[in-house]
Amino acid sequence: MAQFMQLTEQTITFIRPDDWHLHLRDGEALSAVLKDTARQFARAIVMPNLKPPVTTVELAKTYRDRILQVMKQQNISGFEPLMTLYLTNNTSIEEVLKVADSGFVKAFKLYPAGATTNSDAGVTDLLGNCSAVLEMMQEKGVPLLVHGEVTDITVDLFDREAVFIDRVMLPLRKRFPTLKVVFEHITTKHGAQYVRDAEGPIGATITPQHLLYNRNAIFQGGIRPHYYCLPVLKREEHRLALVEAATSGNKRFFLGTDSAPHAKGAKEAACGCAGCYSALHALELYATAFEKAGKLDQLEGFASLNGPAFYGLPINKETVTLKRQAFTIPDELGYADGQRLVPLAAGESLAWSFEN
Ligand SMILES: NC(=O)N[C@@H](CC(=O)O)C(=O)O
Ligand SMILES: [Zn+2]
Ligand SMILES: [Zn+2]
Repeated sequence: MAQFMQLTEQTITFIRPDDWHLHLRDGEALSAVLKDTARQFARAIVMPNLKPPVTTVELAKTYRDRILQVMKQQNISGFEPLMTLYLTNNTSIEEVLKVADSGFVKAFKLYPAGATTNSDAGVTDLLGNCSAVLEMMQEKGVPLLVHGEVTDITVDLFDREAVFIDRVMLPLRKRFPTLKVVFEHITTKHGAQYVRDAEGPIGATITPQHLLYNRNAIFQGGIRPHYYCLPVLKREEHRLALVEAATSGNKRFFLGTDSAPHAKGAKEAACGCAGCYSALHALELYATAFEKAGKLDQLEGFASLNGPAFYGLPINKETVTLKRQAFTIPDELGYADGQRLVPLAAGESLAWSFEN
């Protein structure tokens, strides 16, 4: 499976990875976080849940230009943002054709209305409102990226992914069997099993927090908002199923950090925002999870090969190296408007350090 990977006691060298699920935000926040992702990853699928959301190729182009502008200002090179459009009840077939022609917009993102951060403009009834658009996406080979949780408030928060499979994923994929679908940030054994066993073109991203932690992490000695993201961390049996999936060598599973920065004050609040910031140390976190599972040899496939294969893109040419050297995660980082940003697992020490 590995194409290049070189593993020694002290180093891991492998093809430069890509992040297939990332929130870069905009404005000063974008300026604060972009360098972290660009340091480790060659490309990233940039999520469109800005305010207002990125719903057209034209808006994606101007957002991409702002990202490229920050790269220029900060002397960042060797990073390519891959854009996505936010699917709404009003997305037109023409927009799908524009995406297919654009070259730089790679997918549509489905946010069930109200499911997560900035998802108010999301879809209320996928097959009822978007069938013609989905038909054209299937025909043109444009992938649908899915935040897979139902928003029905009568469904327990911890069950919303499993229920989404039955209520949305199965009917969607039955109706559009050759539509490329990515089940984003899976968090349960149900999600992992579904993606492993389903027919047709499907993949899934897995975040570092869902590989490293179970839901106890949110309540360890008190409430810990920096471990709160959506879909929320689940029981240990689910974490184990995700580790098994990510390290199995199955090409359907690939790296997507879902790094989702929110200012410290917006997380440490009476109604705190969902999202973990992992762009700073994503590879160190993933290496820790893979090493704990005794599967470091599977890291390259998950991080660097399976995603490009799914998206039909070339694998990267350069390599990256992690060194066995303790890395203490900073307590805080700078963020927008003089605010602070608390990274995932702040203050903890990891065994691996990113080199270049
Ligand atoms: N994952 C999160 O908890 N938050 C993401 C949105 C998302 O990916 O659902 C965000 O944009 O903050
Ligand atoms: Zn999401
Ligand atoms: Zn996300």
